Amino acid sequence: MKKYDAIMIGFGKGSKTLAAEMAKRGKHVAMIEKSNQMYGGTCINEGCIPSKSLIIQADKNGYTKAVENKEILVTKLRKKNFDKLDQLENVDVYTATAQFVSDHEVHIKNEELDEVLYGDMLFINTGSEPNIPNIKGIHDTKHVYTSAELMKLTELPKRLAIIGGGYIGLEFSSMYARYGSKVTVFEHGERLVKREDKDIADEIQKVLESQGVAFEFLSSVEAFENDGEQVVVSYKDASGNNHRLTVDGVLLAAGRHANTKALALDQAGVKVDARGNVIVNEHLQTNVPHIYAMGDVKGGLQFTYISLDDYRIVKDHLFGEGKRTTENRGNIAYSVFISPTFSRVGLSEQEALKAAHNIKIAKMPAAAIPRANVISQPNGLLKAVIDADTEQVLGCVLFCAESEEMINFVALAMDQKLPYQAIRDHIFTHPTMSEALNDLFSNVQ
Ligand SMILES: Cc1cc2nc3c(=O)[nH]c(=O)nc-3n(C[C@H](O)[C@H](O)[C@H](O)COP(=O)(O)OP(=O)(O)OC[C@H]3O[C@@H](n4cnc5c(N)ncnc54)[C@H](O)[C@@H]3O)c2cc1C
Ligand SMILES: NC(=O)c1ccc[n+]([C@@H]2O[C@H](COP(=O)([O-])OP(=O)(O)OC[C@H]3O[C@@H](n4cnc5c(N)ncnc54)[C@H](O)[C@@H]3O)[C@@H](O)[C@H]2O)c1
Repeated sequence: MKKYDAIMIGFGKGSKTLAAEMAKRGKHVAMIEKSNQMYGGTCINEGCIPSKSLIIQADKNGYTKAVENKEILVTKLRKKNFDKLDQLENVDVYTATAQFVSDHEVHIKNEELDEVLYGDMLFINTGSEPNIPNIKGIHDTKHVYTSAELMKLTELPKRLAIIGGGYIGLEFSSMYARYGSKVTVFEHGERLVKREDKDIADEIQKVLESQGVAFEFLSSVEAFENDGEQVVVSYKDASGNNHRLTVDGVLLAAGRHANTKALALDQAGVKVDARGNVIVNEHLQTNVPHIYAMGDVKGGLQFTYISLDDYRIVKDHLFGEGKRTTENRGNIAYSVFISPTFSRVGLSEQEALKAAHNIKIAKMPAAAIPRANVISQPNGLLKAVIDADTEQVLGCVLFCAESEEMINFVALAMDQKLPYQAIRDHIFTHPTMSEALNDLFSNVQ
């Protein structure tokens, strides 16, 4: 039996970074990835990179050309990810499905390979997979896609139904509408992005509707069936009335759950919670201390940069002082890449009030930003929540072009506990979107 210091299960962001780090420290590492189309994990192959490539091209290229360019990019990055680990003397990359045999042994299997590896330490980084809602006909209707499948289509679906108005639902509705699809989003909830304040959600809805996206809130999709190559979506609207909508494709965007199915975690004694997420402590150890879990598989926020930060936590636990934990990693910002981008960090107004903070609010329309007009992207709204007692920023929402860059500056200011005046008076370059933060934080009331 081959013995390793560390076995990584799943080629995700956390494990690939940790594998390189451990190899550098002289450890022998096995990286096990089940698919030769997934080196680098979901982000590179099916998530962030392909979706953002298509989103960025939506205002430049036709759909078929954009898909072609996206495939070229993804193929290049996949190979780069593979080579980066494969070339390391101390790392063996296995393309095989991994399954625990015991808390130190992993069975790896593919068409040619069938063996058991031993690891002193093991790291679960198998990511998440899409939820498949319980809708009649969902398994045997053609042209019903996950996000990964939809992005592989070379022809634009002229009419697209999207099930779920979360991250993927929003990004794909904005993107496909801009390529020319007629998009209808079906959402269980009563409005978009229920974690956000209503003024922000309304503004997002208004902008997406202006791009041609239609929404069915409080709707219930009941069945899919084919009519030739078309899909007929049967649903109840908010008032309980029955409707049928004919489309060319359906995107399932109803959330994602931990991918543990093939792992046989029970053979290693690793515990999962009621939702199937691997249970970890603040250092990312499972209940079996030499088995760790990183990224989506442990539940919580599903972002590539969380998986990367999980690597930092594990590295610090193994080789540092163990001070960095899931409890102290600071304010975590996020961006939803609709057009313009929606970005947020910290508390919303509603959350701050609920937590009994004494608050002040600052708001401004994106149209007031010189650069937003220069780049012809005047849509959107900016909002900040300030603690009236400490003058620190409690939260900030930037729904404007380039907010995916700006939000990181605000997150850093929050982590550093700067008073809002530090942002108000900071000298920004001109003409940039960031300089709008001077104006936003001058509007504190
Ligand atoms: C459409 C879409 C867009 C997204 N956009 C963004 C974005 O813009 N920004 C952002 O931060 N996040 C985004 N995300 C989320 C992000 O992709 C994930 O949070 C991130 O990739 C999770 O990484 P991970 O390290 O947990 O594992 P993953 O990258 O998911 O890697 C897990 C790997 O494990 C392999 N595997 C699974 N089971 C086994 C097994 N038994 N044996 C061997 N291998 C196995 C899988 O094949 C996979 O390659 C997006 C997700 C999607 C779907
Ligand atoms: N920009 C980014 O960082 C980015 C982009 C895309 C995806 N992601 C990650 O991928 C994950 C998955 O995204 P997602 O959009 O699938 O999940 P999500 O959890 O963000 O949203 C799912 C939505 O589907 C709705 N829903 C569930 N079942 C439904 C049904 N049967 N009918 C109608 N609506 C239904 C829910 O109410 C919810 O609004 C996210 O948690 C996110 O972390 C991140």
